[in-house]
Amino acid sequence: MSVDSEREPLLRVRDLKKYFPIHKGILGRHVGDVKAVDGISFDIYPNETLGMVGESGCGKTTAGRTILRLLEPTSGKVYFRDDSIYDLKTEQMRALRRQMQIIFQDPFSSLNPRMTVESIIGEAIEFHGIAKGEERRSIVESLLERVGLQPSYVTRYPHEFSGGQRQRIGIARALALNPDFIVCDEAVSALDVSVQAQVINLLQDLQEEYNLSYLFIAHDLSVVKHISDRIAVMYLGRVVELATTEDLFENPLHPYTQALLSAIPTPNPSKKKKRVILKGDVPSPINPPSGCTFHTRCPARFGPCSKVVPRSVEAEPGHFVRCHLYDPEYAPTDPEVWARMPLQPKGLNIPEVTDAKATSGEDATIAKEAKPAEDEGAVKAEAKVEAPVATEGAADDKAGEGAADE
Ligand SMILES: Nc1ncnc2c1ncn2[C@@H]1O[C@H](COP(=O)(O)OP(=O)(O)OP(=O)(O)O)[C@@H](O)[C@H]1O
Repeated sequence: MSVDSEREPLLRVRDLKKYFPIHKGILGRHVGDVKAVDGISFDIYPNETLGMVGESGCGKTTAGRTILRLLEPTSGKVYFRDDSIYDLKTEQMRALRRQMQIIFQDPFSSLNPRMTVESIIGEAIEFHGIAKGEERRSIVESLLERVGLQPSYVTRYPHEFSGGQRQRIGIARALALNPDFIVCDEAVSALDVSVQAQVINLLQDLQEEYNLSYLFIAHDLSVVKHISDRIAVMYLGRVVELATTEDLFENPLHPYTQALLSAIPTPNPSKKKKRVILKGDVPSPINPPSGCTFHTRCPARFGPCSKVVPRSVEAEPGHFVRCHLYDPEYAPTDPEVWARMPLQPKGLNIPEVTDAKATSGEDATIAKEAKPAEDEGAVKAEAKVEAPVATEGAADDKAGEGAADE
């Protein structure tokens, strides 16, 4: 479905942070933090799927779990309809849990091997006082049927099923309480490609039938493409780009998104595309790089990138990016900086790029030690800035405060 911005979001995430403290020594001295989620903001609308992608360790799982309050946040807010979920008391939160569910990545470890399918799916039904005994069994049977499994499987154990079937059981479990919102945390990543497609189709059918909203987490852009209405790209605990799926694939703006997209193999080898190889690993979230945390791997980095935390800029309607290239205050006038981009953004008022290499089909390598350019003249990009600038030292990235990435 498409996003209708006239409608009220189902879920609003505002400047959410989750740090894991690091303690050392016998006294357990607090010596630092793993900044797993470092100020993310977005909305999810009813019946919408928001895809969340990024390399391993960028904070996707932590974000998903903190949004469900399976983890307590370090700071920030999540509103589910009108409820500020971190302000709810235990009983209120318990009631809300029925509406917010999760499907885990690993269909092997997420199902208790000693429980029957009936107990696995029916546990929450009984816990929440919906039904027990015969009535519970018949609800479980119809859920099994709905996810494409035989009702007679109720008496079986997880080891009797294939990976895809187990994931269907996980989906039935998530559906048992008739939720409005489900976090699908790498829900298809462990499955074979053909089974992945079946499970994605099932999730789409269920979405239409039950008017569900999904936060669909995956490290693979090609997987989220097929199910997402919009996609949030994460890097080191922050959302660096957020756009409709179409816009993100048609006109990726952030150099990181461009690199991720270039890594997707094309079915047609004659349509050779420029492949960008990101050098080095994602830096540690314990001591992330200053300014834009991507600057250590960015081919287009220039003056402010290592010093100033980028703010969220609406470069095109509904297309948000955290990159100084698109911020009217910093956008460089020197075409040489733009020429170092893996892809040239379309439709924006940027200086003409004459460097043929920038648009050639050759492989490009993003050097870890890419040299920053000196040009900091501001180009008149018609970008709408969403939040105030946060400067170096403001590691908490105030940019997200009070303003969503969208
Ligand atoms: N309980 C924890 N204590 C300390 N650090 C943690 C904890 N959970 C996650 N982390 C760290 O937080 C960072 C983000 O992890 P997270 O699992 O959220 O990332 P991810 O993008 O989901 O990666 P993956 O796809 O590998 O699961 C990582 O550096 C991870 O080591």
